[in-house]
Amino acid sequence: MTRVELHSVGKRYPARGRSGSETTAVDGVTLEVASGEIHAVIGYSGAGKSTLLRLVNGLERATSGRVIIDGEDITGYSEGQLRAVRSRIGMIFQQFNLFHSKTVAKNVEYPLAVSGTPRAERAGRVRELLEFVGLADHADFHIEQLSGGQKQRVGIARALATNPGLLLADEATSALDPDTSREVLQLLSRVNSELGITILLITHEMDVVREIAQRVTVMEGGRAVEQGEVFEVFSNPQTDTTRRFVSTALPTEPSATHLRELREKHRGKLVTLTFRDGSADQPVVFQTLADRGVGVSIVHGGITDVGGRSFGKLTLELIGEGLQVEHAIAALAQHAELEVLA
Ligand SMILES: Nc1ncnc2c1ncn2[C@@H]1O[C@H](COP(=O)(O)OP(=O)(O)OP(=O)(O)O)[C@@H](O)[C@H]1O
Repeated sequence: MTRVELHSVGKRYPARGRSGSETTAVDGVTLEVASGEIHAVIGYSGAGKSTLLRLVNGLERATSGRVIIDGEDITGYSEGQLRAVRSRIGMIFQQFNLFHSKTVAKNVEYPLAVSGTPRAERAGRVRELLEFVGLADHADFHIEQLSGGQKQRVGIARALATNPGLLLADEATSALDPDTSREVLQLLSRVNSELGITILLITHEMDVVREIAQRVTVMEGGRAVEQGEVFEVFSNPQTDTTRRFVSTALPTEPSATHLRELREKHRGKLVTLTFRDGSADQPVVFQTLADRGVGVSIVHGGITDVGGRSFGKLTLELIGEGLQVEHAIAALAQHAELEVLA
């Protein structure tokens, strides 16, 4: 298990050509990945995620701030010292980066050979790794005979070969279809829970974060704009960037256009209730409406799982006499976070 700390880390790239200007890829990011946690960094293209990951394994050098791995400040390390650090860190990639001319077993064996593991020990370790990722019967296959999901399993087995304490995942499921992506994410969860390996992953997909991460950092323009437990960050987004990610995967309020369409179909009062991990009790909400003789239909939204906790927004149409509905709204507001849609 490995702990990662970034303290005000920055990475500037010098200008290219005479007319070019300097690029600040990472701009003063402070981030702590606790030992044994799965931490996701989410951001749109160009936010600085890949650069951040490469700063952690020393493939890029910070131009400001400090990078600390297990209490060891690696910021000023020589290339030789960084190689030793990298040997304790596994990495997987969106495009898998496997050797196509080698078999599955040879791909997994490669880092063992490079690290000087005696030949006699390698076969057993390769078998163990392939069993862990569910590919024991594919040892002699060539890479081109595998599906995308199987290729990423090989990538994971290879990354685990030298027993790293930290796994870096660079858009590991972005090239996969949703079902395969979920299987690979489940495998990564097992890497974390059964082998105790800390995982730092970067992604532009909200579902990836929601499914496996405990903590998340949202990046924009090289900066960490939000950070915290997945549930806290996504159930209460503070920036437009986070709100945009949330709207791709979690139930939201209807957009302005959708609200106009809803208005045409529904004549009653429209309200949105937010359910935040037990903060509002659905039976109480519906009972409150029934007690006041107010009819209800759900017109938009849903309840879902975020970081293992429930979160949702339901837009309801309340049907009844004007005053009756007003009283029901006042009563509901006692039990739930409620917004009357204008
Ligand atoms: N070697 C480099 N030289 C100059 N600029 C770079 C270099 N690497 C990255 N950049 C710039 O730094 C910024 C952040 O890039 P980075 O690849 O880290 O973002 P990202 O969030 O990973 O995006 P993507 O998912 O598209 O790779 C971009 O503006 C990019 O053009």
